[in-house]
Amino acid sequence: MNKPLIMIGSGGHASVLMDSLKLSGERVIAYISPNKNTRNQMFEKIQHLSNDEDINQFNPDEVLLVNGIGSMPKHHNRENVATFFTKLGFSFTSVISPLAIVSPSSRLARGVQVMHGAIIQAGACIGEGSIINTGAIIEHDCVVGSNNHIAPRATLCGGVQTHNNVHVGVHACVIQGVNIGDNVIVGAGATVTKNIEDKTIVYGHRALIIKKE
Ligand SMILES: CC(=O)SCCNC(=O)CCNC(=O)[C@H](O)C(C)(C)COP(=O)(O)OP(=O)(O)OC[C@H]1O[C@@H](n2cnc3c(N)ncnc32)[C@H](O)[C@@H]1OP(=O)(O)O
Repeated sequence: MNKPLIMIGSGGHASVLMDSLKLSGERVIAYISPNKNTRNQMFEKIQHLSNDEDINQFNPDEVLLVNGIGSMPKHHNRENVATFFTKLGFSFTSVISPLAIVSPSSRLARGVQVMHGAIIQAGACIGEGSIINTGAIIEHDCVVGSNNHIAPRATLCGGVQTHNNVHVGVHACVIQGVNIGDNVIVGAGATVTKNIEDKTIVYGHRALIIKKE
């Protein structure tokens, strides 16, 4: 039997993960969050712990954690949470929605989260702690680094490589073979056609008239 799970966080991202875990038949026994979640009934049925240190009442060998902190550009709470609990000896599990399509020849590292409707195609690799959010498409042979957030409906075409801590915004599109450096932010709706160097923010969507009959 799978180990019981403890959710870290209780906001929107945690709620979406709870839906996936329920569909997969996983057992969440507690959540850690400064505030009680009173909006989502799934949180009402499990133990609420207010402080991060409350995790110490559990044995790291007997439970797994779920990182329910969402990822937004320029914010590092999600990575900080992962570092804090990992230092205490706890491990984060992956959450793969049963409503996602994940190729058997893709490789997903520890702690990856794949939300409803996402598609990960053949030969793609997803790095530790990355989120492939609702309806995102990771085409064949992409290599996604660690702690990436590929936001809802974003598309990485075939063979795209992203390095670490990359945010690809909602509905952005990266054409095939492009290489995206560390700590890059691709804004919502952007179309990326060229490689992007580390620590760069890009956005904008250009469709030029090339020919007119
Ligand atoms: C489940 C979920 O909800 S997951 C959440 C998914 N959300 C996302 O992916 C959001 C991604 N974030 C963005 O696109 C943001 O706008 C960022 C990170 C690119 C903002 O970058 P910044 O450089 O800080 O831009 P800033 O907010 O200062 O805006 C500067 C200007 O650019 C415009 N701008 C910002 N983002 C974009 C964009 N994606 N496309 C076009 N224009 C934009 C702003 O409107 C503003 O215009 P103005 O000067 O005419 O007022």
